[in-house]
Amino acid sequence: MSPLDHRRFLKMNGLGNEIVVLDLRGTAIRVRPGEARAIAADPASRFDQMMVLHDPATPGTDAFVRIYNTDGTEAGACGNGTRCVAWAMLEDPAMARPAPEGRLTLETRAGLVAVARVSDVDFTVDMGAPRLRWDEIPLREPFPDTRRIELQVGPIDDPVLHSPGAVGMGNPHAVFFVARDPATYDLARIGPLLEAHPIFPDRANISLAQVLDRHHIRLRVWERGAGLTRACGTAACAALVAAARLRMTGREAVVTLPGGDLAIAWGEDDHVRMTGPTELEHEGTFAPALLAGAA
Ligand SMILES: N[C@H](CCC[C@H](N)C(=O)O)C(=O)O
Repeated sequence: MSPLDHRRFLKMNGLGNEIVVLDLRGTAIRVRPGEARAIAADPASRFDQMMVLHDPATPGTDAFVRIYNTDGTEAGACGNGTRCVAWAMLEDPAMARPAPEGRLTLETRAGLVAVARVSDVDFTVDMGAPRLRWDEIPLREPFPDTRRIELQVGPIDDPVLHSPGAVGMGNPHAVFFVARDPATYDLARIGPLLEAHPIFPDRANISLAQVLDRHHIRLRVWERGAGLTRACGTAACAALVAAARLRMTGREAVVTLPGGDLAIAWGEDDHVRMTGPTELEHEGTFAPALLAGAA
C-alpha cells in the first residue's frame, strides 16, 4: 500500500509543459522517487514535472512545493509548474484557500518565489535573481565569465554547438545560441549527452536559443530529468538573461517555445519575471495498482 493510493491530483499544463499538482498539505507524506516515476509513466497522470504542495516551512509563505521530474529526481525550480500551482491554490475547490489579491508566496528547495495573477489563467512569477557565479550555477570548475563557457559539441574545428551561457534560476541551465531554427538541431540526441556532461555536477537543462530580434527569442529545451518538453519557464528566463548579458537582446523579450510564448523581463532590481498561461486538463485519483511496489 502507498499513502498516495486514491489521492486526488490535477493534470494541468503551462504552455504544454505537462504538470501534475498534488496537495499533501496537512500530511507528513513524502513522494518517493519510484512513486514519481510510476505516476509519470501512467497516461492519466503523465507529467514533465509533478508539483507537490506541503505545509509552509517559512512564516509568511503559502506552501512549500517539492518539484519532481519524470525520472524521480527533484528540481529547485519550475516556472510553468509554479503558475499551475498558483491557479490550483486560488481556483481548485479542494486546494484553494483565501489569498488576498491573487498573490501567493511559495517556497521551494531553491528559495522563495512570488506569484501574482494577471488574468483568469495568466500569472506572473517572480523567479528571483539569476545566479551567475560558476559555483552557484553550479559548474564543476571555476569560470570567471559564465556568459560563455568552454563546452562544445561536434568536430573541434567546426563545432555544431559551442560556448553556451550558464545561468542558475534555482536550477542549472546552459543556453547555446544558434543561427538556425532550434527545431533543425537533433536536440533529442545532443540533449542527454550535455545534460550529463561532467562540467555540470548537478546535471543541467540544455537550451538552444535563436535570437530573432532584440525582443524575441525562439527556444527549445532538453530538460534535466524530463527530456524534450513543449515549454520550460526557467529555461526561458535563463535564455533572456544569457542573451541580455551578451547584449544580444534588451532585458525584456518574448520567448517562443514549441508550446507558445512566455514574456520574460529582467528588472533593474535584478529579479526575473515570467508571465504566461495555465490550463486545467482533468483531475483524477491514483489507483493503488499504479503505486504497488513503487519505491
Ligand atoms: N519545466 C520547468 C523546469 C523544470 C526543470 C527541471 N527539469 C530541472 O531543473 O531538473 C520550468 O517550467 O521551469
